Order: sequence, then C-alpha cells, then structure tokens
Amino acid sequence: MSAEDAAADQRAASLREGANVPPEEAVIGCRDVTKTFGSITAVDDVTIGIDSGEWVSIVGPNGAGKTTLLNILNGFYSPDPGAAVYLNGEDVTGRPAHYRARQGMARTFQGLELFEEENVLENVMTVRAVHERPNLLSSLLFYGAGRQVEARNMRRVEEILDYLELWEHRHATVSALPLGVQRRVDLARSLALEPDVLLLDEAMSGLTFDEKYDMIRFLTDLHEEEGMTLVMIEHDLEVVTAVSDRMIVMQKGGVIARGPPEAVTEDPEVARVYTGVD
Ligand SMILES: Nc1ncnc2c1ncn2[C@@H]1O[C@H](COP(=O)(O)OP(=O)(O)OP(=O)(O)O)[C@@H](O)[C@H]1O
Repeated sequence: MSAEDAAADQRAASLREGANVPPEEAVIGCRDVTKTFGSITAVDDVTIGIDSGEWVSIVGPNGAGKTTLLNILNGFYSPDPGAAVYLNGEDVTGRPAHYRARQGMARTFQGLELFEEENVLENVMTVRAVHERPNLLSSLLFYGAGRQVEARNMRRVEEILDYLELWEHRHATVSALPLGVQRRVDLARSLALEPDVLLLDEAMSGLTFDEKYDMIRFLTDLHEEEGMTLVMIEHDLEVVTAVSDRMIVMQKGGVIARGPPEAVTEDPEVARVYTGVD
C-alpha cells in the first residue's frame, strides 16, 4: 500500500470513529443503538452525538436504517436493550415521543402524516392545541384561561403560516395542494411544537427544483436565524453537501463515515457504496 493510500485509509478510519460530541452531552444523541425486527438488523450498534445548532444529514442507500434511527431518536421505536438516547443531555431512552416533543424535539415524515381532508389551518392548529393544552386547574380557577391559551395558539400558528408562506393556503384542503405545499404544511406542524431540534425525513422527496429551493430557503433561515439544530435524512447529495455542517453515512444499519461533507464524499468506502466501484 502506498503512503498516499495509507493516509486516505487512516482519514477514512478516523471519520468512522466516534461521535462529534459525546452523546450524553449532545443536543440529540444515542449510544450503542441496535434495532432488530425479527431476523433483520435495521440499525446496528450506532453511536452519534449532534451538537447544538448543527445541521447534520444522514445519508445512505435504501434500507440502510436511516428512518429506523430517526424513529428511535424521537421515541416512535424502542431500541434493543443496552442502548441509550439523549436529548439536551437528558437520558430519554424510556420516554415516549410526546415527552420528547415537549422537551424540544419535532419531526417531519417521509410519508406526510397529515389530516388530508382538513385544511391547512386545522392541521397545524391540532398539533399546537395538543402541545399547549390549557392547564385544567387554571382553567377552573381563572375564567377565560382556556380562551387566552387558544388565542395565543392561534397567533403562533398564524406566525408560522406566514413565515412558511402558507397563509394564502390556510383554508385549502390539504389533499388538494401540490406536494411542495403539503411538505411545507408538514414542516409547519413540526414548528408548531416550537422545537430546538428538528428531525426531517426526506423533506424534499418528490419536490420540483423550485419547491426544493423554497424548502432549503426555509430550513436555512431556521438554522441561521433561529439557531435550530437540524437532522435531515436526504438522498440528494448535491443538497446535502451544499447545506450540511456534517454528514453521517449509513449502510446495512451501521455508520460507515461521518464528518464534513467535503471529507466524507471523498471517503473511498462512501464512493464504493454510492458507485459500486472500488
Ligand atoms: N417496522 C418494521 N418492521 C420490519 N422491518 C422493518 C421495519 N422498519 C424498517 N424495517 C427494515 O429495516 C431496514 C431498514 O429500514 P429503514 O426504513 O430504516 O431504512 P432507510 O435507510 O430509511 O431506507 P429508505 O431510504 O428506503 O427510506 C429495512 O430492511 C426495512 O425493511
């Protein structure tokens, strides 16, 4: 092996090692996560740590375990025993998704789990109302407390719709809207939870060039203006390399590379996964 090859191998190996920050100290992190479904190992011993304000993309071929990992991070799936998941430094392994949502984590869905026959306003308002229910006791003690909360929710939802340029669509039935707008409604629903960490599962899948551009513009604003931590599963490597601070590459359930996009895309193992060429 030449000195050049040895250096490339060493760099590739260092990219595969460890998390960026220890998971226990990360905004969102996990240690030793494995998830099996019967004989299928969907996620295989994954440890990651994502720092506050980072924009991290998780990439990899179909079936690599990306969505399963996201489902474990947000509490939809429990990992196999021996794993731990951390949110803002707290061990949330046994905590359900709604607890993690209240602690600042939201997500969008690859398959858009919207109420298709309801309008945009209703879709976002429903999430908001669940997030901030009027406290029952204060509602009983203070006349109008429930109404105040409702008015506050409505104001916040209006701000979100305005921000995502959805205001003109607020009375439209979701199923009648183009996919690009539906994906923005999904994003609006997650923002209604006022998250610090946003997990995005292929938020740009199926979008036209212009729709993707809009989505990137909104996410960039959230990242830069609000300092939101973004963790994004995305197949479009051009988008990933343009926007991400770091990439995590998964294959067959495991992490095969991680680091800044310019370094990861040069990793020989990543090239092999994407091109099938040695
Ligand atoms: N609920 C489940 N029950 C059984 N097997 C599952 C389940 N969820 C995922 N799998 C399997 O786990 C593996 C990883 O799937 P996952 O959806 O996490 O991959 P992915 O990287 O997100 O793929 P894609 O890019 O196609 O969405 C696949 O073999 C899949 O069939």
